[in-house]
Amino acid sequence: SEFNGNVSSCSPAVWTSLFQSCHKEFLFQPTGPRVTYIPPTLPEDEDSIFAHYETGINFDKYDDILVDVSGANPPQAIMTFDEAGLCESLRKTVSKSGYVKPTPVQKHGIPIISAGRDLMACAQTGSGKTAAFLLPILQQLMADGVAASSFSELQEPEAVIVAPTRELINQIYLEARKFAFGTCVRPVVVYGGVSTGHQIREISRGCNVLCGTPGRLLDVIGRGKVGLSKVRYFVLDEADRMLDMGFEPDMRRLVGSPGMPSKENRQTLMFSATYPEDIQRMAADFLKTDYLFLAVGVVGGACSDVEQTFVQVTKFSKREQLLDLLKTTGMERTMVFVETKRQADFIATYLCQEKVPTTSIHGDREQREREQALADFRSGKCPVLVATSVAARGLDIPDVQHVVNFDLPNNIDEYVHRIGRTGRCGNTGRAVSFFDPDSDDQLARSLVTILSKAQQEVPSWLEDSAFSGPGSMGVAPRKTFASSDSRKGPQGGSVQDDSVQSQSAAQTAHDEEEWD
Ligand SMILES: Nc1ncnc2c1ncn2[C@@H]1O[C@H](COP(=O)(O)OP(=O)(O)OP(=O)(O)O)[C@@H](O)[C@H]1O
Repeated sequence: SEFNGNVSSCSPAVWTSLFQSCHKEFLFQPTGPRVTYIPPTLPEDEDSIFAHYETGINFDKYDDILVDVSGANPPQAIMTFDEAGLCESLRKTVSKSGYVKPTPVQKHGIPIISAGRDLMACAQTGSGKTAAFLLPILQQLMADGVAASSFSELQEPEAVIVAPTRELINQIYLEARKFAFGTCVRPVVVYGGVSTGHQIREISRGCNVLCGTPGRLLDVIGRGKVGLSKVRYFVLDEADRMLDMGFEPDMRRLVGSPGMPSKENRQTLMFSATYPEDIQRMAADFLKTDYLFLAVGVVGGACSDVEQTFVQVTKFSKREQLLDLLKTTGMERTMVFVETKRQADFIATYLCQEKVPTTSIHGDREQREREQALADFRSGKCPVLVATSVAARGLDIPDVQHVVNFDLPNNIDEYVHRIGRTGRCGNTGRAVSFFDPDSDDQLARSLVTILSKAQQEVPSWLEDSAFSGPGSMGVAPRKTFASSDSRKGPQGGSVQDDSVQSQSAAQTAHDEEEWD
């Protein structure tokens, strides 16, 4: 209404609104400086694409883990990849990836997904959940002969996969790209901190499997570059995180986006190592009523291949203790988790000054820096990575020997995910946690439970802190762990007690970390 027809004389505000009304896409630009970062081009050679680390000595022990599938008429588990009915190209890529035998979540998950069922699956960190959903999805898309077309202005993926952090979704994308290598199925990834124009160009070259963090996914959908009407698979990795108070609104927006098939007309698949019961109940909103619940081992349990130790500390002694620890462990690849972004910078600088080659990853670093930090850690150039919770979930980095909780997290699920960055795929690992009674007392009971369920020694001082401190009087005995499907009622055996579960959901939403 302020526009007088003379472009040269109008104010910047009027000019902006004029521009926006002419260029709809401008409306979806995030505020702040324009992001221009374009990640380095990915190597195309097979050696890089199929590079993998070896399974560890405990890989065969996965077979001893108890598995519980609840829900009506679950299909029979497979015992070998041969029984998975994979087409020739997938068989080849699975074999080139070094996979000989499926892990339990794959033995049960692959036939469930192939049978067209919705699934909520829980299995310990590092036990192959990614391939458990990627393989049956890619198999079906290949069997149906889908092929990416770069001629269409609007790309309509058959699968949408979401994960909470940029680095994790990129890793899932790389796994999808690896398994789909040499086929016509084209995965694409979108996440924050990278030039949107670049990602839209990638989408427009053809997109069957769209992997994304929620914010950027909603952005590209809002720009009209992606149509959802062909979506057959909707996957939530780290599903409990995707459905907690931080991300739930985005997930509801995503399933409510124009064209997205209703839950009856798509397959919804959820995977995590932790599943608070309140989140499970809410997750049912996204799933068909006859979904299957797959629990491999203790729901929310820590990986038993990680040796967990605790050191009682005071707030001001932590830095020296960390240095001592790193000096005794030498240059083993170590992830050090801290609570705040500022603390991450501070500790990384301190370690560098003490001649420990260290890098850091957190939400205030630019995406270019985050990716460089991860690359330097992966390559061993910087054997120590100081990280906030942004690196707690899902990251699969070879040879991480050691996780240090410099600051313990404020909920037990976060602890389980953090220590799961080591001890992956049958390999052993170690986690050392600094326990400051002044700030960590509220976690003591859950830690005792986690330790005993993973058959680990519980320090007597931790037990004392768990059962004699204020607030623990009159505590009910621990639940049993027979089952964990929330549909079975309150006797369900998640590893947490109710107080910790509700705290977990509420608290993650207030994380200091910025999510995508
Ligand atoms: N059947 C298999 N044989 C050999 N290696 C495997 C097999 N399945 C998965 N892997 C490898 O094991 C590692 C861990 O797998 P993945 O990252 O999928 O674990 P996850 O269960 O998703 O862990 P998290 O809970 O931490 O996200 C990866 O390097 C993956 O390639």
